[in-house]
Amino acid sequence: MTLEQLVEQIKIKKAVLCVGLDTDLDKIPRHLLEDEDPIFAFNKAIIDATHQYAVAYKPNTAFYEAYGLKGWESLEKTINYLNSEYPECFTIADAKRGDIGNTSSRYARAFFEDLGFDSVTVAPYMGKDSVEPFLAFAEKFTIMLALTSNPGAFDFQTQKIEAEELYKRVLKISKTWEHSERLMYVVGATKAEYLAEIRQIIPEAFLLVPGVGAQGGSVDEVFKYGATPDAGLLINSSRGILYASNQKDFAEAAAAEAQKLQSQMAAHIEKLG
Ligand SMILES: O=c1ccn([C@@H]2O[C@H](COP(=O)(O)O)[C@@H](O)[C@H]2O)c(=O)[nH]1
Repeated sequence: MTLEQLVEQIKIKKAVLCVGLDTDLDKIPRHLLEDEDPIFAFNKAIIDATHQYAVAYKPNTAFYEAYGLKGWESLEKTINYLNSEYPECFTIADAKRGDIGNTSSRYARAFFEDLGFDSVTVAPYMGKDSVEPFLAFAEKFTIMLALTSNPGAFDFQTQKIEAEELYKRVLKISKTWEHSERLMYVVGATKAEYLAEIRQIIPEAFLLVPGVGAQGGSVDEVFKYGATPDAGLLINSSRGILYASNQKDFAEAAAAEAQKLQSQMAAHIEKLG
């Protein structure tokens, strides 16, 4: 998917909602456990129920890797379902990869070529050569961790090196890399007050913003400090949508939560531009 197509979808759906597919067999409705592939059955129902309110889906690979080969098959079925039934939705493999260049190139192939995701999350800690192999893919996006939503973000990311916070260095230096137009960044919704400064450094880049819902971040604050004229945001909620109900009405309950977020987003999107 191109950036222009993503921006178009945001306008059509009046939403920047990303539904996080953190599918946990301990939390899904019990009746689905009788299905041959409960994870895929759950994901399919959630996607069918929420796609009109969402522009993106983000399976976090940990929730699939935890179930071994079967989990990886469920991930593959999920991305294939999204790509065939809802190609207008942007897809994110939340895998937080990154290694020496030779190894990163295999990760990039796995997520972009084999699985067919539009984007993958990458940790910047190993530097330019660990990210470059992801950036080499045209019409694919590399979403680099900048300022994450968890409390541990303050351990390293906000520490200063020569009077500048590490996450700001990550933003400034990565902007100079070849194909930096294929970069997006993760900034937690729980750190919305940092967004105004972040926008001074990267005024146009798309941000993946997890941390609304279960982690308590605010959609209004994220828009206030982080929106660009095109919105420039993908705001993720996983548990708040997926586990709105653990009964047979789980998909309807998920849709209601997604719709609530979408209407909050629509009010902001109408004022942009
Ligand atoms: O800074 C980050 C980076 C990634 N995440 C991931 O997003 C979802 C959030 O799930 P919720 O249930 O909506 O809290 C999850 O997959 C995280 O691993 C993040 O939260 N913060």
